[in-house]
Amino acid sequence: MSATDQLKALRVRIDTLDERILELISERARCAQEVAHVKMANLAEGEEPVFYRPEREAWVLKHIMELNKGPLSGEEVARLFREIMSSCLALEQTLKVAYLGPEGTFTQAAALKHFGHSVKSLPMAAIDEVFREVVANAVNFGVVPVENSTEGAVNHTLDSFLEHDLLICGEVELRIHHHLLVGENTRTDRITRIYSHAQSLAQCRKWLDAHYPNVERVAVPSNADAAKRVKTEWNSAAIAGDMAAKLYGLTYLAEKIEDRPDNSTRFLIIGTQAVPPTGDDKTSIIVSTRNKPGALYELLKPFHENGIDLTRIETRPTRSGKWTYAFFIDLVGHHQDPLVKGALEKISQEAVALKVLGSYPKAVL
Ligand SMILES: O=C(O)C(=O)C[C@]1(C(=O)O)C=C[C@@H](O)C=C1
Repeated sequence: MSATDQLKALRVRIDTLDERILELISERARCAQEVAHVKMANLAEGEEPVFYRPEREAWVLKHIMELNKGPLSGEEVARLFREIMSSCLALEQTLKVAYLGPEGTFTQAAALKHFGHSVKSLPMAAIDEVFREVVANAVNFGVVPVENSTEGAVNHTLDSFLEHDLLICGEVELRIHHHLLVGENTRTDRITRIYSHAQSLAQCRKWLDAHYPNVERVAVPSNADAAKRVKTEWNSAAIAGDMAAKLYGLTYLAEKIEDRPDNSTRFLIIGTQAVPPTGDDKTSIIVSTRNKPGALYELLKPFHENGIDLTRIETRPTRSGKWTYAFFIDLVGHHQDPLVKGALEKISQEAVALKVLGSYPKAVL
């Protein structure tokens, strides 16, 4: 058989498979519509239906990854199913998700990675604004950065948890690749200024010292903001990610210029919905102690005694009193798990204040 005939035959097979896939996707979508009807028909008086179920979504994605035998990678098939579920959920309800904008930021990329592309994503000018939109019920969820593997905690986010009463409903991790970008009319031999967010400039410090030691580095509110500026400036470049590059049609002068190849940022999904256990969860708490020797040791003891893994601990000064600190702690497990529950009960007896910010499924993708 000639190559042309082979291709023709393979494409006929692909067409037939696509038709079957379409049929199955449509059947799945109709099932999701029925799920919505069942949810609506079984509400107690005054109860609002809960369409978005993060614990179920985490299970579906993990199940698919476990079943997958290739040749596509587990992550690749999970991404496809992420989008299918996103479309199915949109038939039940279009979620509104606020994120730290403007359009093209890594936070928007994180929001779409977590919820898929069938949500309405709304850019906010500041982290506090994302919190306020969720508190005001203007959106269903918010997405904010919380820690970077190179630069550490995002203090604005931690402080916002001290001010607002919101729950954490999920987490997303994103590999962060920074690129040096320019507009089409840029004179690349005449770059006198490089714009980016302060954290991104810090994440590319060594690369900048080696390649552009004498060029002014200008911190702007976001990478997307940097990308927007250089579109029309002939003597400046921006450090930003792929989304911003695409959005503003910029040219790549250098790719992946972050100093650490494993540079990643963790984002949190904030909302008002408590998430049931999945068996593979994390819990975030804020706790403050009395200012006495050994206070932190005493505080952490119940976790050790109950064999609970702590994945992160961050300290922030509280605004309520001089030299009073709040500890942000992430641990493995759900607050309803007996061992976690027991440890938290012991801690709340000792601590000045303890607040469970939420239990949520560990990031699948
Ligand atoms: O299982 C549900 O509760 C659904 O609404 C269905 C479905 C899905 O498409 O699988 C859709 C949205 C939810 O977030 C979780 C799962």
